[in-house]
Amino acid sequence: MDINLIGVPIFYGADKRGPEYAPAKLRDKQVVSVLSKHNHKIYDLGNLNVPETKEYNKFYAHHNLKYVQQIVEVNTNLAHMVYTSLKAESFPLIIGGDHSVGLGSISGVSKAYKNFAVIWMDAHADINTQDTSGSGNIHGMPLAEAMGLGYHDLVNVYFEGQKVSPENVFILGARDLDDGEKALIKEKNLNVYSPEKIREKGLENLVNEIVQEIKDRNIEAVHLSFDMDFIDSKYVPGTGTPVSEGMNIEETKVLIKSIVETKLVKSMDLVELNTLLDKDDVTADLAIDLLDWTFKHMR
Ligand SMILES: NC(=[NH2+])NCCC[C@H](N)C(=O)O
Ligand SMILES: [Mn+2]
Repeated sequence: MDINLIGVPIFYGADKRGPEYAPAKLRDKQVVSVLSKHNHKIYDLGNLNVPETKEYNKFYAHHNLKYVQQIVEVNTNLAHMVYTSLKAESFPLIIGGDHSVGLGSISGVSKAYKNFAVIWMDAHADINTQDTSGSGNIHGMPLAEAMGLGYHDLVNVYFEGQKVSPENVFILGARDLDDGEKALIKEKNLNVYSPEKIREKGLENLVNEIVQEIKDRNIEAVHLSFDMDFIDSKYVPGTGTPVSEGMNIEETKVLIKSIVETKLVKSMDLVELNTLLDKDDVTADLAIDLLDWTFKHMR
């Protein structure tokens, strides 16, 4: 299959340096040839432009949304890259950057597909808004904005209004939720599966259950958004907000394999690799290994 590799070297959503170096790091580690092994044609489209700004300007537009203008600009361009890739039947593979890029990816997918689902693999739910976030970091918010909740400029990225309906969002691996997020999960009855719940159901079973729901709703495509912190913190030193009690690498691979084998995944993000925090490149190497695994099972 054709794959458009899109780097998004941004750290503004995390407000911590490091994720902006991930696209270059993964290219150094031969991501293109690794994916090519599996009979894919990789078009490396380079990195999106991330506008410079001074740190003292981070609250310029909103007192609890750091770098919101820059994040809106980058995500608008990303959305269009994703949309045009899908229209050309090339799989958009987005390499972050922090997880704020999830908003742009989903927005692009949303213009291409009327009826799609999002599988969000993450230690966090990333469904804060400017009113519930304790950090003001936009990487903790993209999924809320994609569901139409939060600050207008973010909600209306690329085109006006909601990008994905809450019932089509599946959050896997969540184990560090803020109070406002817990309230929203209840209110919208969101599909959230902690590692504990995933193990209890059985990994493949859980995916089958999700796939059944997706098929019942005639979903045409799945966007897979993978945050490195999905994996237990002991395996991923190179991520900005690590959380313990996560799934191990084998379990992660089982999940990814069964998700990908549905043939529904049409786009993917890999985010929150922080090269400055990494130890001996273990997290970067793991990111490569996971991409290798993912695209080996993608037909
Ligand atoms: N994509 C991420 N790593 N998100 C971490 C979010 C952490 C915290 N819930 C916050 O909103 O600030
Ligand atoms: Mn995340």
